[in-house]
Formats: sequence, structure tokens, C-alpha cells
Amino acid sequence: MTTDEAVAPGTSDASPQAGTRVGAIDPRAFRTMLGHFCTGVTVVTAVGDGGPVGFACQSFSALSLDPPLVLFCPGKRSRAWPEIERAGRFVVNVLAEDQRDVSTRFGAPGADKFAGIDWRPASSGAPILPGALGWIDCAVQAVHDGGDHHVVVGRVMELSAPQADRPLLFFRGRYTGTLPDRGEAVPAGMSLDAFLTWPVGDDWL
Ligand SMILES: Cc1cc2nc3c(=O)[nH]c(=O)nc-3n(C[C@H](O)[C@H](O)[C@H](O)COP(=O)(O)OP(=O)(O)OC[C@H]3O[C@@H](n4cnc5c(N)ncnc54)[C@H](O)[C@@H]3O)c2cc1C
Ligand SMILES: NC(=O)c1ccc[n+]([C@@H]2O[C@H](COP(=O)([O-])OP(=O)(O)OC[C@H]3O[C@@H](n4cnc5c(N)ncnc54)[C@H](O)[C@@H]3O)[C@@H](O)[C@H]2O)c1
Repeated sequence: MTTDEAVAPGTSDASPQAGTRVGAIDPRAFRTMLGHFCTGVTVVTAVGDGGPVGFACQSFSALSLDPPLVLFCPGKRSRAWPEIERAGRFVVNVLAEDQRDVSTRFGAPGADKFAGIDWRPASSGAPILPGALGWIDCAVQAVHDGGDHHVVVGRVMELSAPQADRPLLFFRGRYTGTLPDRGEAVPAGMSLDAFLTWPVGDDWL
């Protein structure tokens, strides 16, 4: 089926195989499809002029190994982002499976998201949250336009080792987690070590 023949969402003859016409992307269809792309959850933090700021962020990714870069995408209506940009430094707190409450707190408007949280500063001064699976201390390297979001590239300055095994996951608009026996093995014939060292000299990241 060509793109022009594709069935618009919501029509009665839409099938699971049907696509959505370019230029007619329904936001609900977008969120439904993208919601099936399971991600971890982070809280991106910094110290702003008025104190610590942070927001729940699933649009986080490793970007480059050499130099070490990561990226995240704050919405243009985010109130934390201008403070993070001004600070020029931020921490990506990768949430552990038992931190749904932390994601909920930082994922919605709140007067003081840090109230009662015993955070400590990274070398940059940006907040490391207690109980996080790990943290990545970064400097803002570049900011690109991304529609109604910014695409922020961060230079990794320091990072923790993983402090827990299981990440918090966000899938179909809900929180979930992993179980040890749910994970798929790495591709047959490839050891975990080989998998982890595979990118050397390659460009998959
Ligand atoms: C699992 C998860 C993943 C997420 N991933 C991302 C992501 O990748 N990128 C992203 O940009 N967002 C993401 N969000 C949403 C984001 O965390 C929230 O929008 C969060 O509230 C932003 O925090 P902030 O401090 O930047 O802005 P906030 O101060 O929380 O403001 C957010 C919005 O609410 C409005 N607002 C604030 N206070 C009030 C008020 N009192 N009355 C009315 N409106 C108000 C602001 O104007 C703004 O439009 C995610 C949320 C969840 C739960
Ligand atoms: N990238 C984001 O800005 C982003 C991502 C996830 C959730 N959120 C916000 O968190 C709140 C809770 O989400 P939910 O439980 O209703 O899930 P949802 O059904 O809105 O989200 C499903 C998927 O749609 C995508 N998405 C949702 N809102 C988006 C946005 N504004 N920009 C780009 N992609 C977006 C994400 O991939 C998400 O996993 C909502 O207000 C949602 O907008 C924002």
C-alpha cells in the first residue's frame, strides 16, 4: 500500500496494517503508537536561580561514545528547561523500578517538586536524587529545534555506576518494570561482553 492509499485513523476500514496519511497525523494515534515504544524514565535536574528544578523525562538517549554525549527533549512550555539552560549543567537521574512516585512528582506541575527530598549535589551542583538507579552529570553542549520540543545535547562530565538492577519503565502511558526472567537474551552467538563492546569502531550509537 502506498502512503496515499493509507487509511486515515478512526475510519471504519482501518486495519492493524493500515498506515496514516502524511499530513494527517492524529495526536491520539501518535501517542498510542509512540506509547508502545517502551522507555526508561529519568528526572533531569539542575539548580536554577530560585533553587533546584527538575522534570520527568523519557526522551533521553545515549548519543555518542567519543565524545561522550547524551540527549534529551524538553517541551518548549517546560518551566524547568530555561533554568537548566541558564545553569548550563544538569544531571540525568535514571529512575529505579520502585520510583514511580518520583516520576509522578516530577512529571506534573508542582509548587516545590523537591520538598522533602534529600538530594545531594553532583560535581556540577545539579541534584542527584536518592534511590536513583544511576546518574549522569552533563554540560549543555548544543540545543536544536525539535518542533514543540528542544533537542538538547549534553556532554557527559561524570557518571555513576548502576546502583540498582531494575529500571522504571514507561509503556503505553503506564509504569511497568522488568522481571529477571522476562529479559530476552542478546542475539544468539553473541556474548554480553561482545554485545557491549560491539560499537567500538562501528556507528550504531
Ligand atoms: C513518564 C513521563 C515522561 C515524560 N517525558 C517527558 C519528556 O521527555 N519531555 C518533556 O518535555 N516532558 C516529559 N514529561 C512531562 C513533564 O515531566 C511534565 O510536563 C513536567 O511537569 C514538566 O516540568 P517543568 O518543571 O518543566 O514544568 P512545570 O512547571 O511542571 O509546567 C509544566 C506545564 O504546566 C504548566 N503549569 C505549571 N504550573 C501550572 C499551574 N499552577 N496551573 C496551570 N498550569 C501550570 C506550565 O505552564 C507548563 O505548560 C514526561 C512525564 C512523564 C510522567
Ligand atoms: N516527550 C514528552 O513531552 C512526553 C513524553 C511522555 C509523556 N509526556 C507527558 O506526560 C503526561 C503523561 O503521559 P500519558 O501517561 O498521558 O501518556 P501518553 O499516552 O500521553 O504518552 C504516550 C506516548 O506518547 C508520546 N508523547 C506523549 N506526549 C507527548 C508530547 N507532548 N510530546 C512528544 N511525545 C509525547 C510519548 O512517546 C509517550 O510515551 C502527558 O501530559 C504527556 O504529554 C510527555
